[in-house]
Amino acid sequence: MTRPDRRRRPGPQRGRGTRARAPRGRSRVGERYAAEIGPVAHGGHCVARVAVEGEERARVVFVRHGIPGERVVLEITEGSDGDRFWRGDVVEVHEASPHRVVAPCPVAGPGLCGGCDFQHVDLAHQRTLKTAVVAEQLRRLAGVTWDGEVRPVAGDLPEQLAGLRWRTRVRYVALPGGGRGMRRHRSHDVVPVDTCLIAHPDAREPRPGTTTEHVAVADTHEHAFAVATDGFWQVHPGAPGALVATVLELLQPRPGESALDLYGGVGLFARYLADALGPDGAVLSVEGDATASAHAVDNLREAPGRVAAVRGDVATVLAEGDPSLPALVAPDLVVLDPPREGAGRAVVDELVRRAPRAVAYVACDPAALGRDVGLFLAAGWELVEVRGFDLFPMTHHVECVALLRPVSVAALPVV
Ligand SMILES: C[S@@+](CC[C@H](N)C(=O)[O-])C[C@H]1O[C@@H](n2cnc3c(N)ncnc32)[C@H](O)[C@@H]1O
Repeated sequence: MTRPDRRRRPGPQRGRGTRARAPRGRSRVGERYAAEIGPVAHGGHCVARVAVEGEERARVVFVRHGIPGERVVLEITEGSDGDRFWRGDVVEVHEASPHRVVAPCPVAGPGLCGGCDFQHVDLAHQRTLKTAVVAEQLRRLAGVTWDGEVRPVAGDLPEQLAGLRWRTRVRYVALPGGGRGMRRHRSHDVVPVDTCLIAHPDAREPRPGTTTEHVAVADTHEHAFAVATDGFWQVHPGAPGALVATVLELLQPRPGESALDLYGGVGLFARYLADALGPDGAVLSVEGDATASAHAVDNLREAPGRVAAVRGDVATVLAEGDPSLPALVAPDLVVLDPPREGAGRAVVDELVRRAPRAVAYVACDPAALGRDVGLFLAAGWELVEVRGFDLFPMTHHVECVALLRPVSVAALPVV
């Protein structure tokens, strides 16, 4: 991987936008502009620039339902004169991309269900777009060139080959007169949806704070994990197995080593690391959620070696550094699987100070990954590899696993 100059661009690349707010100046909502769709950006939209009467410079519009290279008419959905950028939807396609398809879902499209972003794009090209987003975030935020690609992940049903029926958990909104639906994009409004086409036929609706279910990881070991029905578990049926296999392949755990599983959930990675490190190994899972952490204790009970699960904020647990936990004080290996906001400086600093042999960073937000990779690189670490997985077809979401190593360690011969 190479590191060109860093540059910053304006825009909602973090994909955590707010809902519509009070306009600053004259509202442009509802205005229509002819435009060519520019590059894809993080968050399920592309960049377009439109000429606005009376303005010298073209306006940047983050536009949904288009594909780079298309000539379209877009309609502004959010934006006023004082805004840095506007948002819009493609409402007419004059020159279509060869990758445009008829959306399989009847409620996908401008003004309709906000659950999917790319139903109008063929699946292979969805992955091309996601690849571009990951590459852009790594370049912009970490200054590295990534030449990998986002790859499909096998599931458990043939429909998943078409990007459908993969979501094992789904949250519908009950409609006042009966029936159910999904939220419109960036809105509290609900669009009636009886059956979501990306939902697995056996998908469950999370019921807060109550029941435990048991989920198996479809790989050669077939461990089962207890998890709360409203707790975190990867939603694509192929995801846990693919991520565990990737993490183990990248970290190359050796018998007797120690490992930290940070943001460990119910102990998924810790369980397989324990198997790989064997009876002389040590694994510590750190998880903030009380229910998930209690499940991790149960799920790790049969694991070989010195295995423990603690509940706590990752940054705090690392800073306190309980000396009775060898995997916490001097880990050989680390799995870092934070929520969307990423790990952040305090956690990265603590890991840099410990200098483990390798860190596998599992990331559901490429922008947070890019920022945190930048922190590791600034501390003298090396980004060895990044792999991208299409665990969320039809949506803009993408999962990555990155391998990071301290350069001084990486430079030593492996014994
Ligand atoms: C992306 S999930 C990963 C879970 C697990 N590694 C897995 O694959 O099943 C992130 C987890 O981090 C936990 N979490 C979020 N913020 C945390 C924090 N500051 N400290 C500890 N855990 C946290 C969440 O409860 C969630 O279980």
